[in-house]
Amino acid sequence: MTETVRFTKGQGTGNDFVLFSDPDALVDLTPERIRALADRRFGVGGDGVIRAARSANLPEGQTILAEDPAAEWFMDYHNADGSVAEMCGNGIRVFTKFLLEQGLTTLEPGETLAIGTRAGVRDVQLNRGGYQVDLGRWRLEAPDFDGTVGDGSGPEVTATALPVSRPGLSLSVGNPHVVVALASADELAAIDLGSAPVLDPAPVDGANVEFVVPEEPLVADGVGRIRMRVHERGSGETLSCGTGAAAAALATRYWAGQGAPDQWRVDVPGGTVHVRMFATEDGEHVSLSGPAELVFTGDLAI
Ligand SMILES: N[C@@H](CCC[C@H](N)C(=O)O)C(=O)O
Repeated sequence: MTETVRFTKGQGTGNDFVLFSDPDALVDLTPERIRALADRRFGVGGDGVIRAARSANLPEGQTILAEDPAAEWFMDYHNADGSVAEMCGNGIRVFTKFLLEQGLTTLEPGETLAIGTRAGVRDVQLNRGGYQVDLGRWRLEAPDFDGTVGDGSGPEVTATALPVSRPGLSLSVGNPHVVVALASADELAAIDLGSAPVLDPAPVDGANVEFVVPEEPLVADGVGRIRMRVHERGSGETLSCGTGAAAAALATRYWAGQGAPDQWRVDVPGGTVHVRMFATEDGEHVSLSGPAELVFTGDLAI
C-alpha cells in the first residue's frame, strides 16, 4: 500500500539526508522505499534516510532505553542503498536540528541531548552555531589492540582505488572505517572513487574508506589539519562523512605518534568539521562538531 511521507531534506557539510518523523514506527520502511526516497532522480535524493522514531517503539530501542532512559528518540539511519548503519556523525547533527525544528525535543546551551543509535546512546550538545556529538569510545579493529595510541600493532588492510593501492588502518567509531594515507593533494584529487575501493582482506560487513593527506603544516596552533575524501559503505562517494572524519583524525594521530594533537580540523569536499579526543572514566572518547542545515520539506508517496 502506498503511503505519503512528509519529509525534510537536510545536510551537514554536504552529506545529505531525507528525514521524516514516525514516532510510533508505523511506516514499513523497506529497503525499496529507502532507495526510492534516496533516489536523486526519481525521489528526494540523499546519501541516507533517517527516520525519527521513539526508542520505545523500535526493537533496537529497548537496549537504548536500558542504557539511558533519557534517550527518547532513536535515529533510525539507513544508507541510500537500503542497508542499515550503526551510526552517522553528520546525520546525528542534522537529526538533532530536525527534532528541534519539529518541536519534538528541546536543547539549551550547556544541556545534553541523548539520542539512540544502533551504536548505542550518543550525547549531542549545541556548539558554536552547530552541534557537537560524543561518538564514544573508538578502537582499532585488531582483537589484540589495547587502545593505546602509538602501540604500533594496528591492523592493516590493503585498499585499492585506482591508480593507488596502499595499506590502510582499520578502526571503529561505532561503524567501520579504513583510513588510507596518500602523499599529496594531487594524489587525493586523482583517485577514482566512482566505485568502492577494493579492500584486502575484505571486512565481513564492509567499511567506509577514507583517503587523507596532511595540510601544510600538519599542526597549526596546536590543532592537527588534514584533508579527506571518502567512499561510504552503502552510499558511494559523499561530500563528507562525520564518523569518517573522526576515524581519519584518529588514524593520522596514530601514525604521527607521541606528541600529536588531540584536536583536529578535517577538510572535506563539502566543508570542514572538527574532531577532538578526550579522556573519560571508561577510556578515550572522540567527538565531532560541525554544522547542520534543513533545506526544504515536501510530501512524497512511497
Ligand atoms: N555519513 C555518515 C556515515 C553513514 C553510515 C556509513 N555509510 C556506514 O555504512 O557506516 C557519517 O557522517 O558518519
